[in-house]
Amino acid sequence: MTTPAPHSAADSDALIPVTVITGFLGSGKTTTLNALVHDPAMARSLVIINEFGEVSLDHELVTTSNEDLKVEMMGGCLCCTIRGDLLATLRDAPWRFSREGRRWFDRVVIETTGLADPAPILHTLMSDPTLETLYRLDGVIATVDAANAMATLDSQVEAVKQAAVADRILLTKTDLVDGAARAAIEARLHALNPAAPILAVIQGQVDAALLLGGGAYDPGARHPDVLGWLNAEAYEPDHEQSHDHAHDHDHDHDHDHDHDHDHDHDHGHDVNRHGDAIRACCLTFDEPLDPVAFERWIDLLTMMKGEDILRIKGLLNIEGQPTPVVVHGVQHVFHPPVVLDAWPSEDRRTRLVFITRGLDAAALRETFALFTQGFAQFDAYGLEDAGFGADEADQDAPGSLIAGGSLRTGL
Ligand SMILES: Nc1nc2c(ncn2[C@@H]2O[C@H](COP(=O)(O)OP(=O)(O)OP(=O)(O)O)[C@@H](O)[C@H]2O)c(=O)[nH]1
Repeated sequence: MTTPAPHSAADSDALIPVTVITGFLGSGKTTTLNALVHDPAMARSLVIINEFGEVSLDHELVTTSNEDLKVEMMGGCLCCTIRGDLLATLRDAPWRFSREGRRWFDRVVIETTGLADPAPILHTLMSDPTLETLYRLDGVIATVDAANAMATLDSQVEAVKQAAVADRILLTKTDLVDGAARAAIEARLHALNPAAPILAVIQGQVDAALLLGGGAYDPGARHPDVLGWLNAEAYEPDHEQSHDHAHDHDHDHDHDHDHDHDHDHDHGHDVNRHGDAIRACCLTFDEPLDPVAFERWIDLLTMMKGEDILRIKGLLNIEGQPTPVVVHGVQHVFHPPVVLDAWPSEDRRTRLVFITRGLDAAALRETFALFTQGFAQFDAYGLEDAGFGADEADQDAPGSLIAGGSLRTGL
């Protein structure tokens, strides 16, 4: 496994941003996309629409100002059967959609099918060596139907994942619900994904500027808002670091499928532990991290629990490195780490946001402690003890050490 040096901010300047629009069946993706593509900010967008079935309709409904910049991908779902087609389409696009050496598009927007699991799609975008040199993930937008979301989130794990990994959530059809219903769904979505702003949208009407450039950290941006991207404050504090925290958020309060519950956070309700088994937490570390220990930890974590790690975002303070390093991962795969020119604020702590299925902050921290205390202690027993049983190891994991980049090289 080669581990090229991390990207610098300048390297990423030329990469084409990719926005993924996901959302459950009928939640308003096509309606939103159709409105978005007429926004001048989207004028030079290549729009890729994925639909199930041989007869597709969505692409007929989306009319862009440049119909030559529309690709329909039918006959399967991007997250499974036609993932390879997406790869090929994206690899070829800069040449296929260009004339006399000039590319026609500056951005890609992908509308997934309603049943798509977004994680494998993000994984594809981030792990292919060719795509990595052409594109960067700009953000994930999830449409959530205000009228149906409670029932959908109860029964459809894909819908939960879509909302959990999103950088922006568009709450559609708010014209169909009253204030109380809207507040309840907003609370549930906030619990599932504390960092994502929730924007109410009726008939797809939303300012494209609110959706573009705000998701995955853009190292090429003139004023990269890394703190906004990480939004670490939106997560519950890391309990091991917060002994003075007034009340316990980490109790075993299982509210699976209980929608009558009160989302009042003052009642010890763990807003980041959701009945849908998706959890969000932010680990903070006061001391600089040993890059070798950190990398091995992440490597093992993603190998063994990659399927359960929907997203990781981090701003790292690495030993011997004067400025912070940004990391961004989906399942088994990490974007090459990016070294920033300066710390964005006085806060020099490492902050690592995890969105996982079933892993909590304590278990994550415990495994990290095993690495920092010395690898000799890290045996199968210790691993199991911390909630990472070897029997659950993902045999298909690529076994990469932060694929595409290493904290140990170049830092
Ligand atoms: N009342 C109301 N209806 C909406 C709104 N947004 C979308 N719709 C309607 O909801 C239905 C589904 O919208 P689509 O945009 O096709 O949803 P989709 O997510 O693309 O659906 P799939 O392609 O089946 O996954 C359509 O009839 C839309 O007109 C809204 O804000 N309010």
